Amino acid sequence: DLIVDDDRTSITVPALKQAILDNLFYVVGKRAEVATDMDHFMALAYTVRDRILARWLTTKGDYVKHHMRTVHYLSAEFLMGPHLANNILNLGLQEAVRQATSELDLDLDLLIKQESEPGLGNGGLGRLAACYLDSLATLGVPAMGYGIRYEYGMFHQTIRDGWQVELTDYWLRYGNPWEIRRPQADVEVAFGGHTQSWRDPFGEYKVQWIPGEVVKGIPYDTPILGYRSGVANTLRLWRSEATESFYFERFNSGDYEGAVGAKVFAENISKVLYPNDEEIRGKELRLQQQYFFTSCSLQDMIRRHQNAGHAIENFHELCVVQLNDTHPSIGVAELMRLLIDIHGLGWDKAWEITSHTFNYTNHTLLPEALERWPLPMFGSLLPRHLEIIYEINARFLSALRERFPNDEDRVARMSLIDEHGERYVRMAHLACVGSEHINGVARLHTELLKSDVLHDFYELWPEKFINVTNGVTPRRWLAVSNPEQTELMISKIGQDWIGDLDRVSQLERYAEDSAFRADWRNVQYAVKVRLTQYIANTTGIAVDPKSMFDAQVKRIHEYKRQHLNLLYILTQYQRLKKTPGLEIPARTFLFGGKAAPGYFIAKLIIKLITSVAEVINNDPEVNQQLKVVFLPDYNVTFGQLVYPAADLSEQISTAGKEASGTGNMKFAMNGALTIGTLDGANIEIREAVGHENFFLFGLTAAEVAAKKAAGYHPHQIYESNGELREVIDSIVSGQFSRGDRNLFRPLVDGLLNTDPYLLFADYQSYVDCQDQVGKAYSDQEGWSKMSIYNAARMGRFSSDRSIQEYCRNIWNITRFGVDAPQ
Ligand SMILES: CCc1ccc([C@H](C)CC(=O)N[C@@H]2O[C@H](CO)[C@@H](O)[C@H](O)[C@H]2O)cc1
Repeated sequence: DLIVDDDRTSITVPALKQAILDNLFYVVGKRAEVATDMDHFMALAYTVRDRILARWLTTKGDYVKHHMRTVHYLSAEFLMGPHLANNILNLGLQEAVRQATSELDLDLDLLIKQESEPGLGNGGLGRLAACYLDSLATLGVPAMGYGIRYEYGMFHQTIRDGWQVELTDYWLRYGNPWEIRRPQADVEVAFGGHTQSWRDPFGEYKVQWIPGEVVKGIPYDTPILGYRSGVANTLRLWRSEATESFYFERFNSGDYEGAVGAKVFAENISKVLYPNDEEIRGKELRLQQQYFFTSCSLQDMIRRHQNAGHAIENFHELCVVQLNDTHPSIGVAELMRLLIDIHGLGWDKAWEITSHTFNYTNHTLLPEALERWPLPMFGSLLPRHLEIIYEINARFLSALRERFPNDEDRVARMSLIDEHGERYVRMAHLACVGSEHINGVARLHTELLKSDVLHDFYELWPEKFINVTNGVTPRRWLAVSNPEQTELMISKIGQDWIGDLDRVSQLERYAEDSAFRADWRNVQYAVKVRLTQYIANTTGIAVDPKSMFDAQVKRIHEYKRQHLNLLYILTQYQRLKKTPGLEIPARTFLFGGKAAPGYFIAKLIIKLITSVAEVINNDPEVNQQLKVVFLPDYNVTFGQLVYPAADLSEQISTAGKEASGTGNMKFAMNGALTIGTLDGANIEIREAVGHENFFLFGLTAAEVAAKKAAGYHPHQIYESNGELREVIDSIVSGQFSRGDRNLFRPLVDGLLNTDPYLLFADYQSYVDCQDQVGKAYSDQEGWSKMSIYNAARMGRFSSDRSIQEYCRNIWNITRFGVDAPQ
């Protein structure tokens, strides 16, 4: 085995201290006297990485040696967050590292803050991929994450004059200690050009793709260490580079652009993450990105399969792929191309392998988020793939016509090609036809996929559909983010729950223990004080940690209804203005979230939040009872501060719109109570924690559909509900916009005329429910009891449970937990 006990792997405090100093000197190249906090962070990061390497290389070796069936998670986004604290926890070195750093007069928390987080994702989908990598390694499942190493990640958000402003995220500015560049494992990816076909001497139909451009994919590997499992899997992220970074002959002929054109074209591909969440923008570069990383990954998988001595014919027996939404679904056509054009298999064999390799997870019901590529663009960028998709479609539709004769409407609905307008390739259909399993991410969501968005495919292949409700890793979202609550829990029920969250149920019996409830409140208060300081430092706003922290942090989107939350805040404001000294528990409303740069209404919602905050926070008549804070640049690091500190979690999307949600799980695990609709995973959280420990309001998904079908007239509700009318009128009165009556007009007109997300229909139910929340909070003993029940009953929402379900029901991976050294 590779485990050696030397100065680069020893975990004793003296060895760690020496290693930090050695790495500072030999790797960072700095003397301690002149080293900055960033230098010390780097030295510590390399010290921690050293202690991961042996596990990493051992794991790799074992997977090959034992011919382990391996899952490959293909995702355009991995929202990993900062690695240092998480790796220290998973190595079981929290005490030792804290000791070593303090003996070197280093402040560990300050060093942890130096790490710029790899923001290689937009939101839910990207963060779920990161949680799943942690659980795969913790459970010892042979797995690899494949994605794109964007040079610029998710933009940084700053607020100027109340408006969101996007700033470039140059996360690699100081370098990334956790990755290893693997130039020898590069692959080539082709684009454009044309195809030519012929019959070989045996009459076989052969096709060759003559590409227009070829770029190189260089992999960067990051170890993903499991929690105390001794297993470290790999996250392989691809960077695009030019095959030839400089064409001298073009330069000599004066074609300077041409000389570097290829370099620019190539490097542009992995340059920047598209900051759109739930809305396609149909840009060609986005399709280039998707094809680039998918082709790199599949070529790499085949190469590793063959290098391990396996035949291409049994590729699907040892390799399984999970498509994280449709973003990598071009992979279905790409694997067919590789198997047929490169490895010489016949169509049927290639299809048998392909259709048993892929599985597809859908993460959204929003029609505007379902990817479809204009055929002309698709055909010019990927001419060979379009041919293959036509062939897949022809065979699929003829099988369909056999199964459902004389039903050309169904054929048109299910075809991979949308024949309308300039014609489109429907990526979700390609994913469904080419996958063995199709899953939604929460029970209601999967039911709606079966009954609505993918109903035709469900009718054809009911056996392919299965639900796997999302989960989140309790390592980062509890043990790392909330050490106070973690310590209290460990003092009562030990620490096994960190690796097996079902064990938190042992906490239930303490809910009835008033002494424990007092400890629980003290912990909550300490965590809130930490966030209070962060808020003061970043916004200058003073909030009261004794007030109720009511938090809504997630991407800004109309279906998530941040503006419904605002309608309640304005209702309370008006009530307090009318009745000064009204008895309501002081509440601090916390908002966080980025808007896609091109999403005007979402940006206007941010402006309304900051404008309302401005007025309320500076109104002495109310600002002891009401405070509103918009915290800029919501990301993983910030999430780790807010999820533990919240008392109330806002999960108020229009029922039937939020596929699952994962923030809802992070809040409840940390003892926050939820106010929410019967949407996504809220339904399952409410079942788990008990209806009495959940604040429910609003229409169900079925009621939403019925109301829309019956004709919905939001204006009538505006006229019939006095409080609502006053609130809406105040928004266009200029009261929150320095007299400008038009600023928020687009938002208000949308609500008065169409209100597509039924804010008015849910307004009264929401306001009444929020009033109940206020009453409940004034009974602190009762609140603590409910909070403990929430934390104690969230075992099921660990990403470990989700991954075990994927292994059992989708990936057919039964052998895991290799006998890696503990
Ligand atoms: C093409 C642009 C684009 C980019 C990202 C997406 C993602 C699918 C959006 C997303 O993150 N969806 C969220 O996925 C989470 C993980 O499953 C769910 O918990 C959220 O409910 C869902 O909104 C759609 C479209």
